[in-house]
Amino acid sequence: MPVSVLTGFLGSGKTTLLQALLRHPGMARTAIVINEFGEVGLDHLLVAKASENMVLMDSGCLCCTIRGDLVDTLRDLFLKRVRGEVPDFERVVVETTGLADPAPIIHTLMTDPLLAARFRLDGVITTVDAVHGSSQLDRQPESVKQAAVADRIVLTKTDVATPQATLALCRRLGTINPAAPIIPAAHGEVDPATLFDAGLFNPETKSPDVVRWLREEAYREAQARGHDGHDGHDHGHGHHGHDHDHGHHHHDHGHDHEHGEACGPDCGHDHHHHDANRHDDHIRAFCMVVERPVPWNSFVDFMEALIARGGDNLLRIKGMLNVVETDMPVVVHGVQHMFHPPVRLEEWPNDDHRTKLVFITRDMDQSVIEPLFNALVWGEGPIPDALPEAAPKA
Ligand SMILES: Nc1nc2c(ncn2[C@@H]2O[C@H](COP(=O)(O)OP(=O)(O)OP(=O)(O)O)[C@@H](O)[C@H]2O)c(=O)[nH]1
Repeated sequence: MPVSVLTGFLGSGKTTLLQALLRHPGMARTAIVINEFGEVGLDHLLVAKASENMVLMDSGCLCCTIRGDLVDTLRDLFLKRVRGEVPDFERVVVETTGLADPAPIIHTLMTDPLLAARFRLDGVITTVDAVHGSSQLDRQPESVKQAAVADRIVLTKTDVATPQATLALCRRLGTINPAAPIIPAAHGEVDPATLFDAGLFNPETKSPDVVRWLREEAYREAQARGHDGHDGHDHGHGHHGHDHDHGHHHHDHGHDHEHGEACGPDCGHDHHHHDANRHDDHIRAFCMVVERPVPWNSFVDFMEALIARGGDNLLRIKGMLNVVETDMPVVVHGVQHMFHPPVRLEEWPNDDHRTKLVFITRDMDQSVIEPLFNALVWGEGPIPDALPEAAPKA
């Protein structure tokens, strides 16, 4: 059963989004887990009455109490469904508190044996406030992390933000997380279909759709923009022009915006001198392509070494591998130091059988990860003891 994690900074519109979502017929068979008493009208919830603890976890910050609570809550929910005590549901959304680091929640979903047998992480949905998002990204490292690990970014309060601010924020988010579609939503109005089924499996066919999921071209485009000296804040095309799944994003319109009032400190243009400590200047998103088939055990050595050296600075990794041991592609993905078990697919999605790995990191450049890969996978060069941290982007 797919589980989506809904995260986003305090007041960024998670509850509003949930309330609007729950009015959609498409959400009828969705269970919601909330970790605090919020404003969601519980009457709308199909699966629970307010008294049933299965949807409300009011024991404090989800991030701190998560492991036991989330495991118990989801297990109870599942058992009640099996016993027919709650309406049948086919999807779960877990809302986190605004200050929570989403990583422990995602780890729990990925690694708890009880949960892993019944639930799979479909994706991380992050709300970003179009009005306050820029200043939150400036000041709150958690908000950068929430955007960086997202599979879908919902841009809230677009009804009250200026188009210029919205555009600038979209550019910034496109640099932090090139692959996540940015879905504008005023008052939470968004088609649920654009948010869910972000995982590896195509909802229609149930077969893996690794190209849609990996979106490595988005990373490549972001890198190309960075190399152009635009640092990802392009003046033309947004972060992609061919998003296959959803959404046409505000930032896909190529126009130079007028300077002056339209061009604030967040606009990302090169002529502004950013504070070197801006949190998102520490975020890197890139794609590594490997031509030769990779021995699986060496790849595991590389990942272990990377996790040991990179630690919290690895935010999100996804990959499709061509491994020596099988002709079929192997898919891996992880959030920080936790990895889903690898999945072997039945076929390649296209003729390109090269290994592709996409990374979102903090202060770790491709130029430091590649030597580690080359040393451990190909035995080329020394194994670095530590990975030097990159300087923030200028
Ligand atoms: N104008 C406008 N207001 C919004 C929108 N989304 C949320 N708000 C308002 O912003 C405030 C915070 O929204 P919530 O949905 O409570 O945000 P939250 O992320 O659940 O907040 P926490 O649970 O405190 O983290 C509320 O007053 C909402 O009415 C929107 O798209 N447009």
